[in-house]
Amino acid sequence: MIHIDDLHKRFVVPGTGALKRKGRREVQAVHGVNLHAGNGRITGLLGANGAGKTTTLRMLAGLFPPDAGRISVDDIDVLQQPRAALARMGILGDAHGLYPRLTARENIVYFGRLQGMDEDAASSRAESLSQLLDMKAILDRRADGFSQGERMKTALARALVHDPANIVLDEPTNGLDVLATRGLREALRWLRSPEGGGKCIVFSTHIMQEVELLCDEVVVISHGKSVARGSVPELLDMAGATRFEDAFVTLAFPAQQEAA
Ligand SMILES: Nc1ncnc2c1ncn2[C@@H]1O[C@H](COP(=O)(O)OP(=O)(O)OP(=O)(O)O)[C@@H](O)[C@H]1O
Repeated sequence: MIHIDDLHKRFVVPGTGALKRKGRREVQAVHGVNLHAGNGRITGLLGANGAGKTTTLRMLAGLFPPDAGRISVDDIDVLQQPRAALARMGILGDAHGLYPRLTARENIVYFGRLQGMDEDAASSRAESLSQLLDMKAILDRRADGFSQGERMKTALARALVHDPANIVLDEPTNGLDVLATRGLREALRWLRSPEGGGKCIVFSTHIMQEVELLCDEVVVISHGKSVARGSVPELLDMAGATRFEDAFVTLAFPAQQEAA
Protein backbone atom coordinates (compact mmCIF):
# COMPACT_ATOMS: atom_id res chain seq x y z
CA MET A 1 0.00 0.00 0.00
CA ILE A 2 1.50 3.28 -1.12
CA HIS A 3 0.25 6.72 -0.16
CA ILE A 4 1.54 9.94 -1.67
CA ASP A 5 -0.02 13.15 -0.38
CA ASP A 6 0.35 16.62 -1.84
CA LEU A 7 3.92 16.13 -3.03
CA HIS A 8 6.02 19.10 -4.17
CA LYS A 9 9.50 19.34 -5.69
CA ARG A 10 11.30 22.27 -7.28
CA PHE A 11 14.68 22.06 -9.01
CA VAL A 12 17.04 24.96 -9.38
CA VAL A 13 18.92 24.84 -12.66
CA PRO A 14 22.15 26.84 -12.27
CA GLY A 15 22.91 29.51 -14.82
CA THR A 16 26.25 30.64 -16.18
CA GLY A 17 28.87 33.09 -14.92
CA ALA A 18 31.13 32.87 -11.87
CA LEU A 19 28.17 32.76 -9.47
CA LYS A 20 26.02 30.68 -11.84
CA ARG A 21 23.30 33.30 -11.51
CA LYS A 22 22.89 34.38 -15.10
CA GLY A 23 19.99 32.46 -16.57
CA ARG A 24 19.40 30.58 -13.32
CA ARG A 25 15.99 28.93 -13.49
CA GLU A 26 13.61 27.21 -11.18
CA VAL A 27 11.61 24.23 -12.40
CA GLN A 28 8.53 23.27 -10.42
CA ALA A 29 8.68 19.61 -11.38
CA VAL A 30 6.00 18.37 -8.98
CA HIS A 31 3.42 20.51 -7.26
CA GLY A 32 0.50 18.68 -5.82
CA VAL A 33 0.71 14.96 -6.64
CA ASN A 34 -1.60 12.60 -4.76
CA LEU A 35 -1.64 8.85 -5.29
CA HIS A 36 -3.19 6.10 -3.20
CA ALA A 37 -2.32 2.61 -4.40
CA GLY A 38 -3.89 -0.43 -2.77
CA ASN A 39 -2.73 -4.03 -2.41
CA GLY A 40 -3.71 -6.48 -5.14
CA ARG A 41 -4.12 -3.59 -7.56
CA ILE A 42 -2.19 -2.06 -10.42
CA THR A 43 -2.12 1.72 -10.25
CA GLY A 44 -0.88 3.71 -13.25
CA LEU A 45 0.69 7.14 -13.08
CA LEU A 46 -0.19 8.47 -16.52
CA GLY A 47 1.28 11.70 -17.86
CA ALA A 48 2.85 13.32 -20.90
CA ASN A 49 6.61 13.88 -21.26
CA GLY A 50 7.86 16.12 -18.47
CA ALA A 51 4.66 15.77 -16.40
CA GLY A 52 6.61 14.84 -13.26
CA LYS A 53 6.25 11.04 -13.19
CA THR A 54 9.93 10.15 -12.75
CA THR A 55 10.46 12.90 -10.18
CA THR A 56 7.50 11.55 -8.17
CA LEU A 57 8.75 7.95 -8.32
CA ARG A 58 12.31 8.99 -7.42
CA MET A 59 10.99 10.62 -4.26
CA LEU A 60 8.98 7.48 -3.53
CA ALA A 61 12.25 5.54 -3.87
CA GLY A 62 13.86 7.91 -1.35
CA LEU A 63 16.43 9.20 -3.87
CA PHE A 64 15.84 12.79 -2.79
CA PRO A 65 13.41 14.43 -0.37
CA PRO A 66 10.31 16.37 -1.43
CA ASP A 67 10.05 20.08 -0.59
CA ALA A 68 6.63 19.33 0.87
CA GLY A 69 4.22 16.43 1.10
CA ARG A 70 4.18 12.98 2.58
CA ILE A 71 4.97 9.52 1.24
CA SER A 72 4.32 6.28 3.07
CA VAL A 73 4.71 2.62 2.16
CA ASP A 74 2.67 0.18 4.26
CA ASP A 75 2.25 3.09 6.70
CA ILE A 76 6.03 3.58 6.98
CA ASP A 77 7.11 7.15 6.28
CA VAL A 78 9.73 7.20 3.50
CA LEU A 79 11.40 10.35 4.84
CA GLN A 80 11.53 9.25 8.47
CA GLN A 81 12.33 5.55 7.98
CA PRO A 82 13.83 5.27 4.50
CA ARG A 83 15.49 1.88 5.04
CA ALA A 84 12.37 0.23 6.42
CA ALA A 85 10.25 1.73 3.62
CA LEU A 86 12.74 0.69 0.93
CA ALA A 87 12.82 -2.88 2.24
CA ARG A 88 9.10 -3.08 1.45
CA MET A 89 9.55 -2.00 -2.17
CA GLY A 90 10.92 -3.51 -5.35
CA ILE A 91 11.92 -0.64 -7.59
CA LEU A 92 12.60 -0.72 -11.31
CA GLY A 93 13.99 2.71 -12.10
CA ASP A 94 14.71 4.35 -15.43
CA ALA A 95 18.37 3.22 -15.36
CA HIS A 96 18.79 -0.52 -14.89
CA GLY A 97 22.42 -0.40 -13.73
CA LEU A 98 23.34 -4.10 -13.79
CA TYR A 99 26.84 -5.34 -13.02
CA PRO A 100 28.06 -6.23 -16.53
CA ARG A 101 30.63 -8.82 -15.39
CA LEU A 102 28.07 -10.78 -13.39
CA THR A 103 25.58 -13.19 -14.92
CA ALA A 104 21.87 -12.43 -14.62
CA ARG A 105 21.65 -15.00 -11.82
CA GLU A 106 24.62 -13.48 -9.98
CA ASN A 107 23.12 -9.99 -10.33
CA ILE A 108 19.87 -11.23 -8.76
CA VAL A 109 21.52 -13.24 -5.98
CA TYR A 110 23.94 -10.42 -5.14
CA PHE A 111 21.03 -8.02 -4.72
CA GLY A 112 19.24 -10.58 -2.53
CA ARG A 113 22.34 -10.80 -0.32
CA LEU A 114 22.35 -6.99 -0.03
CA GLN A 115 18.73 -7.26 1.12
CA GLY A 116 19.82 -9.61 3.92
CA MET A 117 18.82 -12.93 2.28
CA ASP A 118 21.02 -15.98 2.67
CA GLU A 119 22.66 -17.51 -0.42
CA ASP A 120 20.26 -20.47 -0.68
CA ALA A 121 17.12 -18.36 -0.36
CA ALA A 122 18.39 -15.82 -2.92
CA SER A 123 19.39 -18.62 -5.35
CA SER A 124 16.05 -20.39 -5.17
CA ARG A 125 14.25 -17.07 -5.60
CA ALA A 126 16.40 -16.37 -8.70
CA GLU A 127 15.22 -19.71 -10.11
CA SER A 128 11.52 -19.01 -9.55
CA LEU A 129 11.77 -15.46 -10.86
CA SER A 130 13.53 -16.71 -13.98
CA GLN A 131 10.47 -18.87 -14.65
CA LEU A 132 8.03 -16.05 -14.02
CA LEU A 133 9.93 -13.71 -16.31
CA ASP A 134 10.91 -16.35 -18.90
CA MET A 135 14.63 -15.73 -18.56
CA LYS A 136 16.02 -19.27 -18.37
CA ALA A 137 18.07 -18.72 -21.54
CA ILE A 138 19.91 -15.72 -20.12
CA LEU A 139 20.18 -16.68 -16.46
CA ASP A 140 23.77 -17.83 -16.71
CA ARG A 141 24.96 -15.30 -19.27
CA ARG A 142 26.98 -12.25 -18.28
CA ALA A 143 24.86 -9.10 -18.35
CA ASP A 144 27.43 -7.42 -20.61
CA GLY A 145 25.82 -7.30 -24.06
CA PHE A 146 22.25 -7.96 -22.91
CA SER A 147 19.49 -6.52 -25.08
CA GLN A 148 17.15 -3.87 -23.66
CA GLY A 149 14.51 -6.52 -22.90
CA GLU A 150 17.03 -8.87 -21.26
CA ARG A 151 18.34 -6.02 -19.11
CA MET A 152 14.80 -5.09 -18.06
CA LYS A 153 13.94 -8.67 -17.06
CA THR A 154 17.14 -9.04 -15.04
CA ALA A 155 16.62 -5.68 -13.34
CA LEU A 156 13.01 -6.58 -12.55
CA ALA A 157 13.99 -9.98 -11.14
CA ARG A 158 16.63 -8.23 -9.04
CA ALA A 159 14.03 -5.75 -7.76
CA LEU A 160 11.68 -8.62 -6.80
CA VAL A 161 14.27 -10.92 -5.22
CA HIS A 162 13.29 -10.07 -1.62
CA ASP A 163 9.58 -10.61 -2.44
CA PRO A 164 8.51 -7.05 -1.66
CA ALA A 165 4.85 -6.29 -1.05
CA ASN A 166 5.07 -3.16 -3.21
CA ILE A 167 6.43 -2.91 -6.75
CA VAL A 168 7.28 0.42 -8.37
CA LEU A 169 8.20 0.64 -12.05
CA ASP A 170 9.18 3.74 -14.02
CA GLU A 171 8.07 3.38 -17.65
CA PRO A 172 8.84 -0.36 -17.64
CA THR A 173 7.90 -1.03 -21.27
CA ASN A 174 10.27 1.60 -22.69
CA GLY A 175 12.21 0.05 -25.54
CA LEU A 176 10.51 -3.37 -25.29
CA ASP A 177 9.10 -5.19 -28.29
CA VAL A 178 5.56 -6.52 -28.41
CA LEU A 179 6.39 -9.97 -27.01
CA ALA A 180 8.50 -8.62 -24.17
CA THR A 181 5.75 -6.11 -23.35
CA ARG A 182 3.13 -8.87 -23.29
CA GLY A 183 5.37 -11.02 -21.09
CA LEU A 184 5.84 -8.15 -18.65
CA ARG A 185 2.09 -7.51 -18.56
CA GLU A 186 1.40 -11.16 -17.76
CA ALA A 187 4.00 -11.13 -14.98
CA LEU A 188 2.49 -7.99 -13.44
CA ARG A 189 -1.03 -9.47 -13.59
CA TRP A 190 0.23 -12.60 -11.83
CA LEU A 191 2.00 -10.54 -9.14
CA ARG A 192 -1.26 -8.66 -8.56
CA SER A 193 -3.27 -11.88 -8.16
CA PRO A 194 -3.74 -13.62 -4.78
CA GLU A 195 -1.47 -16.52 -5.96
CA GLY A 196 1.22 -14.02 -6.93
CA GLY A 197 1.08 -12.35 -3.53
CA GLY A 198 -1.55 -9.62 -4.12
CA LYS A 199 1.17 -7.03 -4.62
CA CYS A 200 0.61 -3.30 -4.71
CA ILE A 201 1.95 -2.29 -8.13
CA VAL A 202 2.56 1.28 -9.26
CA PHE A 203 3.93 2.07 -12.68
CA SER A 204 4.40 5.24 -14.67
CA THR A 205 3.72 5.50 -18.36
CA HIS A 206 2.64 7.79 -21.16
CA ILE A 207 1.18 4.89 -23.16
CA MET A 208 -2.62 4.80 -23.13
CA GLN A 209 -2.81 1.15 -24.17
CA GLU A 210 -0.69 0.03 -21.19
CA VAL A 211 -3.09 1.74 -18.85
CA GLU A 212 -6.20 0.35 -20.53
CA LEU A 213 -4.83 -3.19 -20.51
CA LEU A 214 -3.39 -3.27 -17.02
CA CYS A 215 -4.61 -0.67 -14.55
CA ASP A 216 -7.29 -0.99 -11.92
CA GLU A 217 -6.79 2.66 -11.05
CA VAL A 218 -5.17 5.54 -12.92
CA VAL A 219 -3.79 8.81 -11.65
CA VAL A 220 -3.51 11.39 -14.43
CA ILE A 221 -0.64 13.80 -13.86
CA SER A 222 -0.22 17.03 -15.81
CA HIS A 223 2.32 19.83 -15.33
CA GLY A 224 3.43 18.33 -12.01
CA LYS A 225 -0.06 17.97 -10.56
CA SER A 226 -2.44 15.02 -10.30
CA VAL A 227 -5.58 16.17 -12.05
CA ALA A 228 -7.82 13.09 -12.09
CA ARG A 229 -8.02 9.59 -10.68
CA GLY A 230 -10.24 6.58 -11.22
CA SER A 231 -10.59 3.40 -13.23
CA VAL A 232 -10.45 3.65 -17.04
CA PRO A 233 -14.30 3.56 -17.32
CA GLU A 234 -14.57 6.20 -14.59
CA LEU A 235 -12.11 8.49 -16.38
CA LEU A 236 -13.96 8.00 -19.68
CA ASP A 237 -17.16 8.97 -17.89
CA MET A 238 -15.55 11.98 -16.21
CA ALA A 239 -14.29 13.28 -19.56
CA GLY A 240 -17.44 12.36 -21.50
CA ALA A 241 -15.28 10.46 -23.97
CA THR A 242 -15.48 7.08 -25.67
CA ARG A 243 -11.75 6.79 -26.49
CA PHE A 244 -9.26 6.75 -23.64
CA GLU A 245 -6.79 8.95 -25.52
CA ASP A 246 -9.49 11.65 -25.82
CA ALA A 247 -10.30 11.31 -22.13
CA PHE A 248 -6.63 11.75 -21.25
CA VAL A 249 -6.26 14.91 -23.36
CA THR A 250 -9.47 16.37 -21.91
CA LEU A 251 -8.40 15.68 -18.34
CA ALA A 252 -4.70 16.52 -18.67
CA PHE A 253 -4.91 19.49 -21.04
CA PRO A 254 -8.39 21.05 -20.73
CA ALA A 255 -7.30 24.39 -22.28
CA GLN A 256 -5.93 22.65 -25.36
CA GLN A 257 -9.13 20.67 -25.73
CA GLU A 258 -11.23 23.85 -25.61
CA ALA A 259 -9.02 25.50 -28.24
CA ALA A 260 -9.34 22.51 -30.63
N1 LIG B 1 17.38 17.10 -11.80
C1 LIG B 1 16.61 17.98 -12.44
N2 LIG B 1 17.00 19.25 -12.59
C2 LIG B 1 16.20 20.14 -13.23
N3 LIG B 1 14.99 19.85 -13.75
C3 LIG B 1 14.56 18.60 -13.62
C4 LIG B 1 15.34 17.59 -12.97
N4 LIG B 1 14.64 16.43 -13.01
C5 LIG B 1 13.48 16.69 -13.66
N5 LIG B 1 13.44 17.99 -14.03
C6 LIG B 1 12.33 18.66 -14.73
O1 LIG B 1 11.14 18.38 -14.05
C7 LIG B 1 10.07 18.17 -14.98
C8 LIG B 1 9.47 16.80 -14.75
O2 LIG B 1 10.40 15.81 -15.18
P1 LIG B 1 10.14 14.25 -15.02
O3 LIG B 1 11.37 13.56 -15.50
O4 LIG B 1 9.68 13.97 -13.64
O5 LIG B 1 8.93 14.04 -16.02
P2 LIG B 1 8.33 12.69 -16.63
O6 LIG B 1 6.85 12.79 -16.48
O7 LIG B 1 8.99 11.51 -16.02
O8 LIG B 1 8.70 12.83 -18.16
P3 LIG B 1 9.13 11.73 -19.29
O9 LIG B 1 7.89 10.95 -19.63
O10 LIG B 1 9.57 12.61 -20.42
O11 LIG B 1 10.22 10.89 -18.72
C9 LIG B 1 10.64 18.36 -16.36
O12 LIG B 1 10.41 19.69 -16.76
C10 LIG B 1 12.15 18.13 -16.14
O13 LIG B 1 12.92 18.86 -17.07
